[in-house]
Amino acid sequence: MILFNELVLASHNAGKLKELQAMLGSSIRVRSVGEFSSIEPEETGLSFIENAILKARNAARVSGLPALADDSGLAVDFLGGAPGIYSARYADGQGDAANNAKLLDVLQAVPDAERGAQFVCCLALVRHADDPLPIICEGLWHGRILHTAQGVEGFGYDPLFWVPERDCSSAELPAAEKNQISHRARAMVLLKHRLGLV
Ligand SMILES: O=c1nc[nH]c2c1ncn2[C@H]1C[C@H](O)[C@@H](COP(=O)(O)OP(=O)(O)OP(=O)(O)O)O1
Ligand SMILES: [Mg+2]
Repeated sequence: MILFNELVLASHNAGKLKELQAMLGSSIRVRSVGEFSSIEPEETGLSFIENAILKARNAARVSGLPALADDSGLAVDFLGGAPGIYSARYADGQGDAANNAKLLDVLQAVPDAERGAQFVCCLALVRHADDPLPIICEGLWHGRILHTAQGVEGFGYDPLFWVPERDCSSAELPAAEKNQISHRARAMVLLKHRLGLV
């Protein structure tokens, strides 16, 4: 079991921060890396794991605290797993609306049966910036890409992600419900077990 009572979340994404904070609850005092630095590290890794570790080390370095990073994205079967680790940069850094518009466009003629996709979340926790043994936990969430956006909750690709087990898009799920079944929720359950928090 690892003992600490304060943690920095290594994300600049408001939607993610909200979800991670809600999932961690009050068990640990949570700060955000934005309190320490507004510079976002370049995500130069070739995998979710590498990018999560890179972000966690950066946040630990600027804060002096243990750090938890989340690298996540959407892997679309028809696109061979793209946009994957490039999900946030899919429309060249123009943001969520442009990313979603581009995805709908490239999948325009693709039938439902071939629109399978997974949200992927990789959490990386480092005790300090040079931690030689980061804790890594992953979660997947299977769904399908809709033909048009639906719902206003959540962030990112949520309005395009159909959740078969709930018969709605992930942007139509109340936050509390998404936080129990999402890729991020699954990774967080594993992390809490590793930390002895549950
Ligand atoms: O639950 C989700 N619901 C909808 N979209 C999601 C979700 N989870 C990840 N995503 C999308 C958003 C972004 O396009 C990419 C993450 O990119 P990623 O680099 O990990 O995060 P980011 O740049 O937004 O913030 P940061 O790196 O500071 O944590 O996947
Ligand atoms: Mg990022």
